[in-house]
Amino acid sequence: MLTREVIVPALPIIDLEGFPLDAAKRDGIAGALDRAFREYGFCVVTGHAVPVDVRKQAFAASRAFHALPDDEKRAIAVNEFHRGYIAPKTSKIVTSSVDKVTKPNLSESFMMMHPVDAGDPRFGTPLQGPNQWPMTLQDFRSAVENYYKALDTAARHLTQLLARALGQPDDSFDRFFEHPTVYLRLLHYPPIPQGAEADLYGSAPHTDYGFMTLLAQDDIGGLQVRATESQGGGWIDVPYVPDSFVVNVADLLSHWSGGRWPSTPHRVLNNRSGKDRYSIPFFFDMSMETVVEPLHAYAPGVKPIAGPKDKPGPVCYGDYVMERFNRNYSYRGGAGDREELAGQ
Ligand SMILES: O=C(O)CCC(=O)C(=O)O
Ligand SMILES: [Fe+2]
Repeated sequence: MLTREVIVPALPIIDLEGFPLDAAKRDGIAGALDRAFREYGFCVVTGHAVPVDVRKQAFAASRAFHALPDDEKRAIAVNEFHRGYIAPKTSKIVTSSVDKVTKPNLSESFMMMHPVDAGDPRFGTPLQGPNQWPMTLQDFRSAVENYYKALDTAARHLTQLLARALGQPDDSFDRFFEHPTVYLRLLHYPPIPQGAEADLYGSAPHTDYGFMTLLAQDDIGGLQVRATESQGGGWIDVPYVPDSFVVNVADLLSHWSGGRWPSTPHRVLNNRSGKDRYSIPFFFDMSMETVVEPLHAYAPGVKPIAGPKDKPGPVCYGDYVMERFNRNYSYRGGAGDREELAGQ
């Protein structure tokens, strides 16, 4: 009998080895990241040095939060600084460069961001304000803050490897992350009902906006990454690898790389498990005033993801992200009476 071999592309799994200092080891890891990002814009990382307990406690905090009565969650509804509870049907990715999106995402989340004190000169400017915390949950805030700190450390180490992977000195991005814009989102996806329309997503196809995302997911599955034509098209399932993070390139890192690394569309479809899915993306973005100019020229035929009239050129992160938030989130009023959402 004739069998046809089908090669299913799979995301590379890269061991970060606890971020070694040795130059040859760093070159090896940076090379692996470069290959993965050129091919997929995504990879799975282990050896990131985030303690397993810190991660477990963050997932426990997320489950406890989402199990609260609705009115307790709504009491800390997302504020103008993008912090708090984002209820189901309040977000839809209308700015998606990927697909026509007609339905809100089937998800709810708690959003925490980088802390900004009242005495901080940035206080009150876009995205710079107080976090909101649920009143009744013991240990919730400490679990989330510990997770934030551990991920911030991992993200800074990883950023240095990314600079190296782009042929720059390890510390060349550091100055853009003195006051990073960070979104820590505790996401809950209820199962998509059997027989639901095909365009009802946990998270509709989208790209992330800023620099990079480190995502922890549970073992339910459902995250998919869009394959290129040369990979056979369609969607690649992201595997569940215990204690790993899924890392992806967002729009403005793609722009920084001159399109060498794509900002790859991805989506979440929780329609097979019949169970609730929990994930925690940590979006690690540059400070608001950062202006991103491609480090390398775009290759002929590669379309810039960002820039004036889609021409490669400088893009200010704060302008880029606020334009998207104002259009995607109904609480910001930008989308009229539609219920809106976004990727971060
Ligand atoms: O929950 C996931 O697995 C992915 C979430 C995501 O892509 C996002 O929030 O931008
Ligand atoms: Fe995303």
